[in-house]
Amino acid sequence: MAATSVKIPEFETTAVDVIPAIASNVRGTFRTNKTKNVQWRLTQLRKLYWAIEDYRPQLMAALKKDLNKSEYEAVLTEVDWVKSDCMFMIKNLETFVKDEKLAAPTVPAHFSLMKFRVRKEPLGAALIIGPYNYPVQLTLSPLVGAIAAGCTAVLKPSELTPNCAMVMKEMVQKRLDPNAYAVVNGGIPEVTALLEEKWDKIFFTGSAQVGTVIAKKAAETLTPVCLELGGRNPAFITKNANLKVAAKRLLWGKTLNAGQVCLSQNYILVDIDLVPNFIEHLKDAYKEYFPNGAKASPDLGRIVNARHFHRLKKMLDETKGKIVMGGEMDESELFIEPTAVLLNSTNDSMMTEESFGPIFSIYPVHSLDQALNIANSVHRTPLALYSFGSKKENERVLNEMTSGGATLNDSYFHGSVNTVPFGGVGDSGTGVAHGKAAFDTFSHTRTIAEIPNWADGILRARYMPYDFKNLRMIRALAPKPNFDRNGKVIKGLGYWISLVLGLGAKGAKGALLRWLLVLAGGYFYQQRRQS
Ligand SMILES: NC(=O)c1ccc[n+]([C@@H]2O[C@H](COP(=O)([O-])OP(=O)(O)OC[C@H]3O[C@@H](n4cnc5c(N)ncnc54)[C@H](O)[C@@H]3O)[C@@H](O)[C@H]2O)c1
Ligand SMILES: CC1=C(/C=C/C(C)=C/C=C/C(C)=C/C=C/C=C(C)/C=C/C=C(C)/C=C/C=C(\C)C=O)C(C)(C)CCC1
Repeated sequence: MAATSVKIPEFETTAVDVIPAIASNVRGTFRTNKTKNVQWRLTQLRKLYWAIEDYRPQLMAALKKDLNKSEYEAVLTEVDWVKSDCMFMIKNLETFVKDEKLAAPTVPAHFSLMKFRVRKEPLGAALIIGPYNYPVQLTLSPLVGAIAAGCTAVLKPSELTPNCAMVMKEMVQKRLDPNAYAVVNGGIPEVTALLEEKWDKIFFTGSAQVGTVIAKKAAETLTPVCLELGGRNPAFITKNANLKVAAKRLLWGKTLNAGQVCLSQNYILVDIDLVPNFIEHLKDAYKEYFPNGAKASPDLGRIVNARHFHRLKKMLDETKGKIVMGGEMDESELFIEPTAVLLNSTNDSMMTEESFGPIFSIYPVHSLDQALNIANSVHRTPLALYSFGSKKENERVLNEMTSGGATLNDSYFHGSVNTVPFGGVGDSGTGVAHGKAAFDTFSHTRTIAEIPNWADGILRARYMPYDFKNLRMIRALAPKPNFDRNGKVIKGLGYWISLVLGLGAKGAKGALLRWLLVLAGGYFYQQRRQS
């Protein structure tokens, strides 16, 4: 269906004075306990799946209007992404919700007859606040996690993508249980009103600046938060990289959604001798992606609005570097060409600010040491990093710099698979999303111990009047250290006995297998000698 033939209602903010009632309603519904029923959750997830499928034309049209997102990307990274999230949860939920029995070594051997288990419980009523770049995916994927966990939720989509916000509002209200799930539309005043309410979990995706506002407000009521924030993500290219592959893959990272991807690289640290070659490969990849130029491509999205267009333009205007690829802009279309800037200083707008658009920089380095020093000083805890080098160099990058996630020899593959854990570290975020992690994020891990009546015999030691004989017995059960005060392992008699008995194996099964092999070897040796 053509995007223009789909009718989407005008954006309307939710009246601030009805927000307390909306919040109170979903809190009340949680207290009825109906969302704890796993079949009820599965029904909601199935309804959400079909809602997304049935609202596909509206969602696609809204993504086109809001971000000029191509049909291809709208399907791959938004609509089908969330449907696939639903399917994953529907298939696995009954496994995820099962109580987990606790045994040794978590439960000490002397308590092995007590029943310990971990039960996954819904946290309660959740508030989910979404950003503009993946308005459907990043609002509805957390909802899948919330429903699966048994939470009720209020969604607050980004007001910068008003068409998506309106479609999601209608879709959720019409298709899901309206007492359990609601959508509030608006911006700062509406979020402010929502934050005045008591939530059991706040799931926020957006900038670190707004994330700080959310975390501060949540702290007042000790509300747990999951913050999915941004970062100035580095890429490393060493002499051992395949330059053609690196250029092609990194340029892809800045073309998907016109580079408005939290994970995309901000800057690339390239071995100085490779820079001219790398730029040539970037240009080749550009020609491959956009044979008629980027502006004419039906695949490349646009910048979300004039404010973000000017933010990106300012970064380019202020740089002291040289544009080596791209550089064209057209405000009337909110078009910015994928652009690479060669820097001569790390103190440059193109390095110190998060691009969150199709522009990125290249900085020549003399060594991996220098590259790691720079990256750690630009942003110590980015959301992602990318390393294109030998196995050893890639391992070194992982060891000497942290990040929320990382991909070796590619752009954000670790964030392109919707079932693997995804999240930031430090100021790029806290908490994990995607796949089972989304279920865990909205769940409380509740440990339950069940103690039989007969156990009082064993538990005698805890009751008054205390008897030191019992304390000595309890202390005798405590494991003894096999290390000295300097942290060195003591290779005493016990160590040698277990080494000999285990034939060097750590586990009992391995030891048994090795002994069997030794015995079998001995037997066959003996047989051959006799024959
Ligand atoms: N880690 C991730 O998964 C992820 C994903 C997408 C985007 N991001 C980050 O998000 C940022 C871009 O998205 P954005 O511009 O939509 O983010 P944003 O922080 O401006 O807005 C996110 C949400 O917060 C609300 N908001 C904005 N200002 C507010 C305020 N002062 N008080 C309360 N609420 C407020 C908005 O209405 C919106 O719903 C980038 O920094 C990007 O890296 C991170
Ligand atoms: C098609 C045929 C086959 C199979 C082909 C295969 C397996 C193709 C694989 C394609 C890949 C790897 C696609 C990659 C997609 C990338 C995506 C979806 C990226 C998503 C990024 C997102 C959502 C970013 C999110 C950003 C966030 C969270 C922050 O802002 C064969 C080979 C099986 C048979 C022939 C036909």
